[in-house]
Amino acid sequence: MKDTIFGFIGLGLIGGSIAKGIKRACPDARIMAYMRTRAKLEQAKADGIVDVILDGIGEPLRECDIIFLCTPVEYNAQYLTQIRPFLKPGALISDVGSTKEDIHCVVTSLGMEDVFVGGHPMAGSEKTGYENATDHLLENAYYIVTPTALSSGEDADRIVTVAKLIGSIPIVLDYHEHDRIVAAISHLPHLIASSLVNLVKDSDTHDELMKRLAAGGFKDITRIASSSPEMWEQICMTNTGNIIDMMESYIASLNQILHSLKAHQGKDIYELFNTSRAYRNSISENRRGSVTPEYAFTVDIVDEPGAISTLSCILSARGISICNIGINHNREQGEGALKIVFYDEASMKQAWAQLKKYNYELIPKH
Ligand SMILES: NC(=O)C1=CN([C@@H]2O[C@H](COP(=O)(O)OP(=O)(O)OC[C@H]3O[C@@H](n4cnc5c(N)ncnc54)[C@H](O)[C@@H]3O)[C@@H](O)[C@H]2O)C=CC1
Ligand SMILES: O=C(O)C(=O)Cc1ccc(O)cc1
Repeated sequence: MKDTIFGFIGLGLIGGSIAKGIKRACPDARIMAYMRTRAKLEQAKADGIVDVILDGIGEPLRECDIIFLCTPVEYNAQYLTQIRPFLKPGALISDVGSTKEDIHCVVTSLGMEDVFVGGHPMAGSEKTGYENATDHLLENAYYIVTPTALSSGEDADRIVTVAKLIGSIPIVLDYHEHDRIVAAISHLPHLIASSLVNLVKDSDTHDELMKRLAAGGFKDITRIASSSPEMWEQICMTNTGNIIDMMESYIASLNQILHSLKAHQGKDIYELFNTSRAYRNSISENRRGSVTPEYAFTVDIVDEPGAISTLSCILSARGISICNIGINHNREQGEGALKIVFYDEASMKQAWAQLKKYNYELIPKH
């Protein structure tokens, strides 16, 4: 990959993270990029991530071996026609869009099936923009690869190789299957989170007590309601059929719950929570994904000034880097619960051993 020239159309959260991941693993790789906000491209050049700033779709793209489309999904599909005249022989186009059937249909209708392999990194966040991109955002996350009917094995392997290079776990999937799956695990949850937030907004008291008192559970399941409206409109408009099917099943299950509540059927409600708890507990947290970062534990610290700095001194003195640290505001783990996230498993284990020596009470993350 060190001689590969990469092109990026869109260099936001995901494009920026892939570009940073490539540069981390392969500093000699050359990266060209275009996006709407010139200032951010200049920042990426100053960071040493982008080698060549593109002013638009044109001649310089002819140098690229792999071009990643990393804008909202409908724009990605629109870029295919514009890029086509500037593809050098052997060049490959990929994308990172959250829906795949739409872009695959456009690829087929343009006769570009031999130069396209789709992709979808299954991680990210509600944040947007190059400024939130990191070289490890997609580490340890599944990266779905969707070849076309005419993709060569070598071309699919090129995207698999990039996914591995940035630390992701590639999985090759049929694009129809991909869209059905993500409707259930990503698209419907985003719609539920946003509609729930709006329900609370519309039901709140005049002095916004609901907003003030909203605690851990509400915040946990609604973080993604802060996602980009532009991006999510396009996702929902390109996977409508699958989302409608899932939403209809979901409404039926809500109606079932409503019925149990009205009939005062405690046993049904118990079963609802019991079944969901067993399934949710069986979902591995050991991967970066949509829920929370992976290598973390909670420390029960005394709630007094200096407690956090003492703890971070202990870790930094051993050269252990902290990826993120924060007070657990939902207090589900008691007063002064401090969640610490590490970059890797080794750092987490080292930190655990170190803090145990100092008799801290540690709570593992399940
Ligand atoms: N946000 C997430 O967690 C994930 C997003 N995706 C997919 O990645 C793609 C990009 O999403 P993010 O990086 O999150 O969004 P973002 O908003 O952080 O970045 C989008 C980038 O595209 C550029 N852009 C937007 N419209 C453009 C246009 N018409 N022409 C040129 N550049 C344009 C923006 O300037 C920005 O650089 C989307 O297709 C999304 O479905 C995939 C996995 C996770
Ligand atoms: O923020 C989160 O938890 C996400 O769910 C991020 C995300 C958004 C879109 C995707 O296609 C994949 C992942």
